[in-house]
Amino acid sequence: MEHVIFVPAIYHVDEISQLVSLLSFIDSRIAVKDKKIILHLYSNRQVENKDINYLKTLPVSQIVIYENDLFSDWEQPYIEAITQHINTIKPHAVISTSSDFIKSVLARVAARFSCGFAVDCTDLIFDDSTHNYSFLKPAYAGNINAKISVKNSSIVFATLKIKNVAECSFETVDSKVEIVSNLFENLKPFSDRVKIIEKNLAENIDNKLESAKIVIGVGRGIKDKENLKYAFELANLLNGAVGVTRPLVDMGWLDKEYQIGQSGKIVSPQIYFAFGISGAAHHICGIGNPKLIIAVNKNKDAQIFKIAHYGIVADATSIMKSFIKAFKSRLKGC
Ligand SMILES: Cc1cc2nc3c(=O)[nH]c(=O)nc-3n(C[C@H](O)[C@H](O)[C@H](O)COP(=O)(O)OP(=O)(O)OC[C@H]3O[C@@H](n4cnc5c(N)ncnc54)[C@H](O)[C@@H]3O)c2cc1C
Repeated sequence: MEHVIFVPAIYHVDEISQLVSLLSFIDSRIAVKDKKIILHLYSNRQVENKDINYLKTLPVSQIVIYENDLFSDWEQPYIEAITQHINTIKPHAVISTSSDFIKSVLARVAARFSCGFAVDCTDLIFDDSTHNYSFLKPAYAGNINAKISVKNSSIVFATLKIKNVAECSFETVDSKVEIVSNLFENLKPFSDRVKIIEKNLAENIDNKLESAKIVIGVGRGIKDKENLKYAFELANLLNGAVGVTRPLVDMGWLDKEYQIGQSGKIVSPQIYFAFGISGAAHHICGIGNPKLIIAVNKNKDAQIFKIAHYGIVADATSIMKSFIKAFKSRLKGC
């Protein structure tokens, strides 16, 4: 009997490179002979050809792209579509990325099937003799890994928070991609229940934090929201991305999309700058395993210096400005 894993994804939420990492991770972890991985990508706009070509090479049995403007900024159409698709596909497991949006969709779908839901897991253990799933999830500031065993569930629902790996090792295939645009007649009634009166969209975030090779990490030590502009300038110069600690998100300085750590994103840069970051375990567990960590902190005893390769005891904002000046002159003409 085929073992079916259904991966629902949302085009405007999931970075394609993140999906590639997720799919190759699932492929490597679930080593059962008759495995079938089905990817459904839900999109409210036309999916770009370069993304389709990339997805085609993945080790999946089937890729279906649903392009429909019903897939907008609220969850219900996704809940209905994914529920329908689960009823048709009858998967053993439904696994997705750990974006906040898909978590809020899948939580409701899992409830409809009276199943539990393991979120933000960092590893998956599959028993190929019993076909039982277990997941690992960091707890107590990443000091322990809790093992979540799924028992007596008709479908396993989980989200994985894994590192975005630049190069995944999988055998490339030439999967067929089916694009469906008119299948949602029966979803239309759900769009009638909600009338969108006004849209206040958050600024379009084009930060590519998860795939950035250089991350400019910023913490409470930068003192003022105004100083964030230097982090963005530095990130721009180095073709990197900005990531922040949770207090900055809690203070409303930046959207949660920028948060790194246990309750934020997991990144995997080669170089990580830590400006005014104390080095709390909740944050550090999200920075991956960079080859180089450069930390700037006023306190010479700050925790961050224990893991930094280079440490500067100074004011974070002044050093950011100096770096900008230095990189500008070094990169001139490059
Ligand atoms: C369940 C749970 C989940 C959490 N999840 C996350 C998460 O996902 N991500 C996350 O980041 N945190 C998370 N936290 C919070 C985390 O524990 C820390 O409180 C947080 O990371 C600290 O952020 P910070 O380093 O910016 O601030 P602080 O701890 O306040 O550190 C500020 C640092 O700046 C230095 N400093 C001060 N002035 C200057 C200056 N002028 N120049 C240079 N340095 C200066 C200080 O010496 C200090 O080291 C979580 C906490 C809990 C309980």
